[in-house]
This record gives sequence, C-alpha cells and structure tokens, in this order.
Amino acid sequence: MSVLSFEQVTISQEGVNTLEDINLTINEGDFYYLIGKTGSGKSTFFRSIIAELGIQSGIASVAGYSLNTIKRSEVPYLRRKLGFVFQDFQLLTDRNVEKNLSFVLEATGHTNKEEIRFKIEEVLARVGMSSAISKRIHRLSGGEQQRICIARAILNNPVLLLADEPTGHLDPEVSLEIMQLFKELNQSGMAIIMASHDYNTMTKVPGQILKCEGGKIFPVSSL
Ligand SMILES: Nc1ncnc2c1ncn2[C@@H]1O[C@H](COP(=O)(O)OP(=O)(O)OP(=O)(O)O)[C@@H](O)[C@H]1O
Repeated sequence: MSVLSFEQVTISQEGVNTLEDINLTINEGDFYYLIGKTGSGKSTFFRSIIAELGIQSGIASVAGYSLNTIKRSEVPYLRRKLGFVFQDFQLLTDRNVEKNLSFVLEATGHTNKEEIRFKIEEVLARVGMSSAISKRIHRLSGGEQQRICIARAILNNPVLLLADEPTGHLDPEVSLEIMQLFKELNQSGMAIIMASHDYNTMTKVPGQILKCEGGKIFPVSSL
C-alpha cells in the first residue's frame, strides 16, 4: 500500500520553486535514504510531507490525506500517522523517560492512564530501553537518548517515519546500533525516509537511495 504519492509536485518558498516535478511513490515497508548537499531541499521535502509547506502544483497524498485539499484542522491527524526523529534529540532533559513519552500521548488526545503506561512500556521494549522508564534524560548517553526519540516517534504507530540525520551526533558504533533499530522497525512494515550524510553507515545498512539535487528528487542505484 502506498503511504506517500507525489505526482509532478512543485514546492515553492517565497515565490521561488525549491523542488520541481517530484514523482515518487513510497509503499509500506520501503526504506529510503535521502541524500543531497546542504540546501538541496531535503528539509523542504520533509516540511511538505507534514503539510507545513503547501504544494504549488501537482498531486500529492500522504498517509491517506491529500496534500492538495487537506484542511488546517486535519493536519494534526495527518501528523499522528507520521513519526519524526531529528539529529538534535529535542527531549525534555530535566524530565524522566516516562514523562517525555506521556507528554506526547497526552498532547495527542490520550487520557486513559493505564493505556498510556501500556503504550509507553510497549515502545520502550521495541527500542530496547524498558529499564530506563524512570531515568532522567540527562543521565542517558547520546545513543540511549536517540532510542528514546525513536520510542517517542513510534508511540502512535506511524505508517511513515521521517528521520533527519538521526545519527549525526553519534559515534560510528552507536550509529550502527541505531540504524539496526530503524531496520527492525522497517521490517515490521513501517516505511522510513532518512535524510543522511552518513555514507559509512549506509553501506552497512543498505536501503534504496533518493538523491535531492538541482530542485529534483530522484532514485539512484549507488552513493
Ligand atoms: N523559508 C524559506 N524561504 C525561502 N527559501 C527557503 C526557505 N527555507 C529554505 N529555503 C531555501 O530552499 C532551499 C532548500 O533548503 P533546505 O533547507 O530544504 O535544504 P536541505 O537539503 O534540507 O539542507 P540541509 O542539509 O542543510 O538541512 C535552499 O536554497 C534554501 O535557501
């Protein structure tokens, strides 16, 4: 099943076309690296997927929502079907792991305490961090913090996970562990698009590659 479909899509910012004529279909279970130089448009692409930037022309849908006709009031529902992982962990460092995760669930409309606890335990098990539930974020290593970010991203069981340089601040060994975790999530059916400059890791955890260059996004067969 397709989780993202872009047909002849153009995205502009302040009257200038940043990305043009994007044709791309991403299906459940796909794993894509998104490569490209600084300023080539990777963030622009992500921002269009989450409906932060509108589509100038073409036809686009993500997770069952048309980006051409989506209403502002529907955007939070679209985003609940997506997960985000960034280079900067963006965790509440003075709170514990459970609070960081319950915060997201409460913000997305969950009120049942037992259900919240159950979901948190479930995602922590998936990222191998069950024993950290009561630990404060600042006591965790960089790799552990990134695992918590991934747990946070999958709380609502997204169909598509967007990761922007998720290993950018991690050493090679820890990066590889994090990549293995992404691979496991992907094997469970979650589609993933990961912007990355980490070619070393990419050779060890292979995926399909999209290149962002000259205002276009297109598949390439090698780095
Ligand atoms: N708010 C904006 N208004 C106008 N142009 C913008 C805006 N934000 C970004 N751009 C331009 O869009 C182009 C793509 O930028 P974008 O941030 O998407 O690149 P990127 O590939 O994500 O870069 P990086 O790897 O540094 O994150 C750049 O030329 C940038 O100057």
